[in-house]
Amino acid sequence: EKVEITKEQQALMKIITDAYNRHQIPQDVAKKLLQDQYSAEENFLLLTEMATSQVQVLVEFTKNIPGFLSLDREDQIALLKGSAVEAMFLRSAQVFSRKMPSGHTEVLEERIRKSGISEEFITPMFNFYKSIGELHMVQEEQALLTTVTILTPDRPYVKDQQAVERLQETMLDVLRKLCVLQHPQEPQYFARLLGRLTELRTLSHYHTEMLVSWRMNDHKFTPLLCEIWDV
Ligand SMILES: CC(C)c1onc(-c2c(Cl)cccc2Cl)c1COc1ccc2c(ccn2Cc2cccc(C(=O)O)c2)c1
Repeated sequence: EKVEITKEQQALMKIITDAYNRHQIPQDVAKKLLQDQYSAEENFLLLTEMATSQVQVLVEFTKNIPGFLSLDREDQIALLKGSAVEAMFLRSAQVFSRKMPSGHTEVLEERIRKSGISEEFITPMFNFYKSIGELHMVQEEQALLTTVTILTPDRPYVKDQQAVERLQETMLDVLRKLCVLQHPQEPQYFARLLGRLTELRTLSHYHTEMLVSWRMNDHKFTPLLCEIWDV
């Protein structure tokens, strides 16, 4: 049957996409990528600064998701803590696949590869970046996919899962229609997008191990990262 995005869904998509595009890492942080040294120590510090800035960007973005601030306050925190790593993997994947000014991408890749992350995590991480790049998502799809990830009902400590599920379903419906309209030749495109969310969960488990090994090598994180990642 003919797929049609309603007026309300159009408005919802605009709010989320504008919020997604409005919040970016401050240029001075992104610019630092090109300066400074390349030691594992220096790379770790730079990436820590970027992760901290990215969490602040994420919190601001989340506040713009219609309905999010009406959720139980503790559930809002549980959703943010539970989705931060996945949202940041998505964001960094999207930055790798298009946004960065040329030259930044290689530098960023270099710094991630040389920041004390073991090879067993680097490989799946860059495979993920490649698989996201191959999807050629439009910005509305990127913003909605991040929103769907944040609104995952079964995160630890979420009390009112139904309320989160209702919000997520609203977003999934818009994303499904958008995929059909944006990729008419690829009826499976929406399913492929959701398959990436499963890959994100695996990366999130790897990330927990990355944090443990950084801790064991006495790497310090910022207070905000300690709070959101319980390290
Ligand atoms: C604490 C730190 C060492 C860390 O722990 N895990 C990860 C970590 C890693 Cl190593 C990979 C993926 C996710 C996380 Cl949390 C990181 C580094 O985190 C980031 C965070 C953001 C990243 C990157 C890489 C790119 N971006 C996004 C980006 C860069 C430049 C501009 C913009 C923008 O929005 O304008 C966004 C790394």
